[in-house]
Amino acid sequence: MDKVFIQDLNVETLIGLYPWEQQVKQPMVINLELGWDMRKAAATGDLQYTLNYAEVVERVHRFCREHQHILLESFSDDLARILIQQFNVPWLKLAVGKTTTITAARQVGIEIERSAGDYASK
Ligand SMILES: Nc1nc2c(c(=O)[nH]1)N=C([C@H](O)[C@@H](O)CO)CN2
Repeated sequence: MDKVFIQDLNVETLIGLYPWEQQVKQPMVINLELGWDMRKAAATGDLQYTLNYAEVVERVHRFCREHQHILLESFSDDLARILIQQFNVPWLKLAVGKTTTITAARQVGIEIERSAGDYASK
């Protein structure tokens, strides 16, 4: 499958178990791979047939501004559902890393893969 990727997107959001984490936005790094059939865009040269990565980036930033989560797992599953449903993406891989939580590690985080069928009746 063809893929659009977004690497090392820097975002800030309210996330975490601890009270301080629910008061202060934390930096995170997001990596995304999004499945997309690019043949029509390639044949026509028309942006309307692409998965426009600029629009995806803007949607991710809006999600980070508008939502608060306890766990990375909840953040990731909610974001995956929104991207799959809003952009008609058949499949995605999403990795989310906290960059300041564990000082001995460059990043800690999780990675998920989801398909449109995972959210079909929700
Ligand atoms: N798998 C996870 N582990 C942890 C999470 C998480 O969201 N998913 N969160 C925390 C705390 O919020 C962390 O930021 C404090 O160190 C711990 N482990």
